[in-house]
Amino acid sequence: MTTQTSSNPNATVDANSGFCYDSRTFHSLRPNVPLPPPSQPLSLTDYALSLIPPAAVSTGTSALIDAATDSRVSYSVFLGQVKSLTSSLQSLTPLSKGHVALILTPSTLHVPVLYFSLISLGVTIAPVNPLSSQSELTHLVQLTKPTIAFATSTAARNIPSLKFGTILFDSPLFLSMLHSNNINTHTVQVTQSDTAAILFSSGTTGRVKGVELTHRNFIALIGGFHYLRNTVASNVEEPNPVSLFTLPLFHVFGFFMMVRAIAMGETLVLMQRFDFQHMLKAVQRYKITYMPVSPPLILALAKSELVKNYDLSSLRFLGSGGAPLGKDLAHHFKAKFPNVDIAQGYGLTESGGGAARILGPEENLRHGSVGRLAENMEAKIMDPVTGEALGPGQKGELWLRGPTIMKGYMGDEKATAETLDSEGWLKTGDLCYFDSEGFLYIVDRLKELIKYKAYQVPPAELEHILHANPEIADAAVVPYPDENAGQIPMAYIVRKPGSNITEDQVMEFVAKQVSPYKKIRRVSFIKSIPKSPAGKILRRELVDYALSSGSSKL
Ligand SMILES: CC(C)(COP(=O)(O)OP(=O)(O)OC[C@H]1O[C@@H](n2cnc3c(N)ncnc32)[C@H](O)[C@@H]1OP(=O)(O)O)[C@@H](O)C(=O)NCCC(=O)NCCSC(=O)/C=C/c1ccc(O)cc1
Repeated sequence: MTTQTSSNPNATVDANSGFCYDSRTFHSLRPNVPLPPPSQPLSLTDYALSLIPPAAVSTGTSALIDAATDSRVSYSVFLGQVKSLTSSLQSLTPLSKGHVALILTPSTLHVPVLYFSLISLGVTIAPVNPLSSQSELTHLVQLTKPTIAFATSTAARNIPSLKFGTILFDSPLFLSMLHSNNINTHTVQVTQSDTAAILFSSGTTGRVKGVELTHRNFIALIGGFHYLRNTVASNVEEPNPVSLFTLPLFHVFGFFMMVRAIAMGETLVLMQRFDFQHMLKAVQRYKITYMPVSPPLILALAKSELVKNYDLSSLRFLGSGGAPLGKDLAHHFKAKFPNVDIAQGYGLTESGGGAARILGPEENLRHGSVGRLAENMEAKIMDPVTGEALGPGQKGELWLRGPTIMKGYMGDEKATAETLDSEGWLKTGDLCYFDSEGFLYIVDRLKELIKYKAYQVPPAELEHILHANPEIADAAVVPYPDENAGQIPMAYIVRKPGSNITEDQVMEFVAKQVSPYKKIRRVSFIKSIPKSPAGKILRRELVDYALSSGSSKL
């Protein structure tokens, strides 16, 4: 069956797959979601908070719970804290629209309040992993040029000096800003195309980059979730969803799921540091109904005997993203937890979060697919060799276009131009196909990226560090498969003549300079690194070599 598209009366779209044979583009099969006009001045904060159902405020529903301390913040207190902090930031700091604020903290109750307050003032938030090393932070500061930082005392030690200094979360100043009685906020006109957040990703190649995401990007994303929840069958059928966030709030997945949950008036339980048993305890204690997770957590649940010791019967739904979820693991999990549905989603930092997702119980049966193209999105499947746009059932690189796609990489026109073309298509670096019913499947990764526990590890960054070691002549870092973590970073090292550097010394050298998830966890020595005539490392060859653990052909 084909239908006519509204934009071009002559173009035909296959209503089952969403594929338009004329433009060779896949269209979303979701209903069109009405969004505020792009020219309307509107911040993500004002939009998200305007969606909170009044009942969440009037019934005293908890917005946030800290699983470690059992401290709770109701919706009315949360909204009061956002107002108070916004007003205090205006009166007590020199912050104004367009400034960038670096944020380093584990997930405490203050984090969502700070994000919403800064964003409402037109200040761009740049949340980073609080375990970042000094050199990682120096690089992130160079990328984002923050004027101020908000940090825990431990994380603050590594922050270079900034124009307006660092405000500590545990300082009397910050606490007084949250609970001020003197609220006097001047309205700031935020344009939807302003940058709301800089989140970090290495993209398809090279070192970490700052991804500029606008208010509009997140308004479109959250607007989509809100509209579809009220119009299409929902995965979360509970009247009062309670979610547990083991995901960090400084990456796109945790960030947008947090904003989404607040906008829906749901209860979020936060964990400052992941611990499997504490997580099980929290599910039991707070009657958690759903959790956004990455596949390593699903594996831990599927394998663990400890789950028998806890009442997990409230759990209905896991939203899986961040890394590929194997079909076997999904089946294994389902056999053990028949009442818990897993729905996969797919997105990148560069797509502001979800670009495809499973929606509703029927789609849930499609194990292996990451769902259908999100509302208001378009996609192309491009043959990596011929550059031709392909149709349903054919594999190629996924390109995405739509209102959630990033503005670009901050201060990096070259990387932006390589990733976003002049028509707004984002080249994902993922090898994918759509089936005849518009379900998307991720087949492989074309980009140079290692996913350790669903965290991005850019090989180029680790190679840069290894090259600085005086005993190393050359190095290449590749993904090595690992059951629990998905992949671990493995280094191939060419020693300098006369060097006897050991595997442990290589691992220790890198570990001192990076966040824990980026550590090299396997080392092999080699005579030379295989490269293309243009000097590009032949990573696939090295991975194959590692897997065959063959004798020294290289
Ligand atoms: C629950 C996990 C799976 C496992 O937890 P863990 O094993 O305790 O590991 P951690 O991640 O907490 O910590 C990593 C390492 O740091 C260590 N660490 C920890 N905190 C400390 C400490 N305070 N001191 C010192 N060492 C420490 C920790 O011990 C560990 O070391 P190791 O045991 O050697 O692996 C956790 O890794 C996790 O949640 N990972 C998900 C990461 C994540 O959010 N990824 C998403 C990135 S964004 C993205 O890809 C987009 C996705 C998307 C998806 C769907 C959509 O629709 C749209 C978009």
